[in-house]
Amino acid sequence: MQNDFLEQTKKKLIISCQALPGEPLHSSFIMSRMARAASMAGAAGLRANSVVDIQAIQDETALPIIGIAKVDYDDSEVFITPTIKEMRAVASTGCQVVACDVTGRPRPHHEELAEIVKQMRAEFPDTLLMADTDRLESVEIANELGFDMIGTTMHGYTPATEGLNVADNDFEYLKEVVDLAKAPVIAEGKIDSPAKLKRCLELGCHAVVVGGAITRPLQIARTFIDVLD
Ligand SMILES: CC(=O)N[C@H](C=O)[C@@H](O)[C@H](O)[C@H](O)COP(=O)(O)O
Repeated sequence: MQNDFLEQTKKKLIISCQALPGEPLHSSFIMSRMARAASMAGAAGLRANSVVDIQAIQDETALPIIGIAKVDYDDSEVFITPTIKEMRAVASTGCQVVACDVTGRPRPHHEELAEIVKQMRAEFPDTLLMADTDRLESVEIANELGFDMIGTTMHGYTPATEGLNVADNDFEYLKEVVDLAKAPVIAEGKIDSPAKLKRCLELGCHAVVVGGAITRPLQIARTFIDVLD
């Protein structure tokens, strides 16, 4: 497999099409139609959760995909593609990129991230690996382990970064990530306007992932409802 994900997504928009159990649009069929809309609009890539959603989307569009599998385990707070089992399952779909949590927190069953990366490189040499990081220490881990792309996905979603938003102070944190990262940076998480997308690219990001602001109608509707008395 020739993997030209980075060429295809350079300075472009990647749209995340995700709906978890409990969300109103939780359905692989609906996610595939979201992906169709994203493709028609001109997105360069997609991000999707779970093997079934990825497969449904692959049937619908030819866009390259960042695949993840969100799974909760009792013995760990890590939930984005947390173990080698999910990493293998996602990569087996043939998606171009597999993303996983890189926050320095203990993984389920005491699995070590370094071992997971080593195993993935051996079994899926053509699959790119994206680090979903939360802070600069995590970016350093991603650098050391040789991830192919570094995302800001978990910034604001871990105890260490609670309450933070990647857009704070004109993307002050993102600028530091771009300086520190040894791999292309993907801005992801709460990028909720076209102006923010443009700013992230101006600041040196390789690409931007936008999710909820495009594909989560419940979240979008609430922004309208919230301004009412
Ligand atoms: C923290 C976490 O679980 N983030 C997830 C990662 O895949 C998704 O729920 C987000 O929708 C995605 O990162 C895109 O971000 P936003 O929807 O804010 O544009």
